[in-house]
Amino acid sequence: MGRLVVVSNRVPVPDKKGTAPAGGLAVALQSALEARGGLWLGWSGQSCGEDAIGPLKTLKDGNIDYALTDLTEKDVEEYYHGFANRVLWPICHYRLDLAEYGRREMAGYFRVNRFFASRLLPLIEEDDLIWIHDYHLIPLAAELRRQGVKNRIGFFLHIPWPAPDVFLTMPVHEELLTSLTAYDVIGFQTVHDRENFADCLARQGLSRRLGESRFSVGERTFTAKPYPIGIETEAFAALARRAGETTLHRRMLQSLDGKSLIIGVDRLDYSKGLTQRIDAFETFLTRHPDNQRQVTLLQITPKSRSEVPEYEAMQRAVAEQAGRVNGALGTVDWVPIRYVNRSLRRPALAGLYRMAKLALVTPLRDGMNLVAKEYIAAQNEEDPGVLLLSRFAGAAAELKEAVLVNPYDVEGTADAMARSLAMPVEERRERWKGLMATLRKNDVFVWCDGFLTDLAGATLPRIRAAS
Ligand SMILES: O=P(O)(O)OC[C@H]1O[C@H](O[C@H]2O[C@H](CO)[C@@H](O)[C@H](O)[C@H]2O)[C@H](O)[C@@H](O)[C@@H]1O
Ligand SMILES: O=c1ccn([C@@H]2O[C@H](COP(=O)(O)OP(=O)(O)O)[C@@H](O)[C@H]2O)c(=O)[nH]1
Repeated sequence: MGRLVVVSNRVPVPDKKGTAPAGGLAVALQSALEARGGLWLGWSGQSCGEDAIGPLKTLKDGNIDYALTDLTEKDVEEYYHGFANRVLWPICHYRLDLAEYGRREMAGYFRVNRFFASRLLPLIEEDDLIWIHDYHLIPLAAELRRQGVKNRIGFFLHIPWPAPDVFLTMPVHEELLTSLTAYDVIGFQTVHDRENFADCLARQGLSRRLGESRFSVGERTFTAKPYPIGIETEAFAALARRAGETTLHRRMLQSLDGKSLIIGVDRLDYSKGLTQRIDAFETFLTRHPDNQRQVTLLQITPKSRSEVPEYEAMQRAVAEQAGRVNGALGTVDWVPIRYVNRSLRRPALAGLYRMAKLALVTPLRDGMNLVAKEYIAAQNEEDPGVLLLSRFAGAAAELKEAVLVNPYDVEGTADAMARSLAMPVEERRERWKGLMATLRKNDVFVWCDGFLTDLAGATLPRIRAAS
């Protein structure tokens, strides 16, 4: 196999090590790329004036060569905050009500994709396998093809692909669908996402389906297939086992003072169902009052995309809601919800997951949700906690032994919390064993190998991180 070239908007910039990664894409890709090695091109996270874009910043960290580009303030506004996060994100998460179409933002999105192509072009070598990630960069392969690139190019969508009636509301849907057919392999998180995509192609008469995963447009054929993303299961489990020795762990245990810990970890995003979750937690405490003063919900919620108005409004709404519940139900020596807006590093998270009797992963829609997988990997097999998981997270397609809930059903979710906390240890062990077997079978390396094998059109040597 030739060199692997990965392109994504978000890159965990190595000279900012020590800061927690900014979401699941960065976490998963870093694990996969560290093991295999390659070049990673993406946005530096910096913006500048129109004339100030300099050359790519290149740096090497372990096995990975990074090439980072700044974007102009206008680019960030139109492409990232605008079209990617105010059109594609809400549409793909079934929030038509939040989509804000604007021609300026759409033009900015296609312009920045052309710009990414121009930055990538001089770096491409003949045998490179090019792997492009996520909704920010859908038209990138079509741009590269226009400029003569013949390499194999793959695309992985980390977020859901919605049903045709939702996707086709987007003014540029035809252009986006057509540009996807320039890829050799298109990866989705679940079968459901792939089928929604296939239904969109069929509805528009854009391609012929040749088989379960094969499609053709004119002379070209491409693969569209589910590749559910995973975590570094064994490494994360080891991280959690070691966490018991840290000061944070001791301080946390002390502050719990015998109460059971319930945990939620989510970027502050409307797709994560935070307001419904807090409602459900309040309902749980009022419908099952014997749990009052016996449990504490630790909700870790780093701020995300704060420049986008819908996210800014949410920051206030969730903080007020948590404050209201604490005011209504808290006592002088018990705070029901500890609401934290800072981002924690993964060793700290691993320890908190292991301490928690229950994890609330209740998004209204989510591509996968790696937190659900990390929580399971972090458990003590003798006394594992329970994962309460939304049926609308991609992870629910794999994690069948979780307690599955409908996050829109506040009372149902509240009752599931009570059932989960009262679950006998035998049942918890049984469920955990099944979940952990899935995570071991389908870790991040299997995800990466599976996709790249299809992209290369040949079996690749299996890659594992050194343990
Ligand atoms: O880069 P940001 O705008 O700060 O957002 C963070 C990432 O959020 C999304 O993550 C998704 O990828 C995860 C891994 O596949 C998946 O588990 C999760 O369900 C998705 O929401 C987004 O797709 C990434 O591009 C962002 O970097
Ligand atoms: O304070 C935090 C919160 C989250 N994460 C990590 O961010 C990722 C979130 O990924 P997920 O797929 O759950 O959701 P996303 O944010 O990508 O939508 C997980 O690996 C978390 O461990 C982290 O490192 N620190």
